[in-house]
Amino acid sequence: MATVVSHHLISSIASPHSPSNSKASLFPKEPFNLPIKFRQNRFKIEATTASQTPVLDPLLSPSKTTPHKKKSNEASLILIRHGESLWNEKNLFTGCVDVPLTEKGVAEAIQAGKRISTIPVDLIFTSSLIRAQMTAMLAMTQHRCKKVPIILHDENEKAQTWSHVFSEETRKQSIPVVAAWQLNERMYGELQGLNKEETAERYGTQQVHEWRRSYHIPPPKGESLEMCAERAVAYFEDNIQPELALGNNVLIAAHGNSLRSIIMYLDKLTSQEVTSLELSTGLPLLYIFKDRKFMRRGSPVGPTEAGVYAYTKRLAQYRQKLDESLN
Ligand SMILES: O=C(O)[C@@H](CO)OP(=O)(O)O
Repeated sequence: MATVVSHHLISSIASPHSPSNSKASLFPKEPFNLPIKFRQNRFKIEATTASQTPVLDPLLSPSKTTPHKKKSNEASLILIRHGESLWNEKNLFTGCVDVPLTEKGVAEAIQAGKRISTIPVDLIFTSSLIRAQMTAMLAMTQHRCKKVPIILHDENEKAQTWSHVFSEETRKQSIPVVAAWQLNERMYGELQGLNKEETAERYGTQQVHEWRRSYHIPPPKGESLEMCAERAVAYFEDNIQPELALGNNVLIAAHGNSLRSIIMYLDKLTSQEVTSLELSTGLPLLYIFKDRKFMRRGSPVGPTEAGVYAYTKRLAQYRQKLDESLN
């Protein structure tokens, strides 16, 4: 019988522990030392949006990217649902409405950051919504690596050019943050902005539960979890998993339902099992990606927790390096 994963289970597992060539020179060089796959993806985006002629940015050319060799056969993946938002507080369906964090949400994000402060992060993915971005940024203020998370702006050529970083040293002290709409919360359709309790009174608890937690049933004019998974999991497979395969440690700050769909994929949950998966705001969850498999490691309790570092030698070594850098 398959395991039913709920937030409680997760917690209990966790708690013990070219443009044309003439334009090419205007084009920014990579703002960071991005991992190969991501560079290639950016290259693809540039090639199709700016012009039909490929951009041959020297830093993106194959000869520059291929020498990147695999750093490790394992990588950490941290998932964080954003902290409490102003509409979580008011118990309103939020979906794709772009609402910021409450004060409590800010505190939750900082607390999440403390819990992951000695787990390596090389690359951050967030949704395009402010609550997820705030969460990632606030969490990273607590990280002992002290690197600066910087949002990459790929939306147009000017945005890339104007956000270029000119110091190699500064780049090394930065962590690229990729904001992707595909990681956004499921679109809640005509429920967005409605009170959850009042909606249950009006349409019945069972109906509202199905809209909220079933896999196949969409809320009126909104996305079902299945529809949300189609874009979120596809994005994960195409853009995030290849980074993990290269040994890059990734943090994803996203949403209750976009993360439920990703967890469903990582933990191979059935459409029935995912109905009982609940994620708390500001809860970090750690996975280790090794030998092309995801191993759930629960939620790191804090930087002083011994257990989490026992999961892998690599995590223990990373923490030791941080400790040594303090001495
Ligand atoms: O309102 C929303 O966007 C989501 C997350 O807060 O609600 P639910 O709890 O139904 O997944």
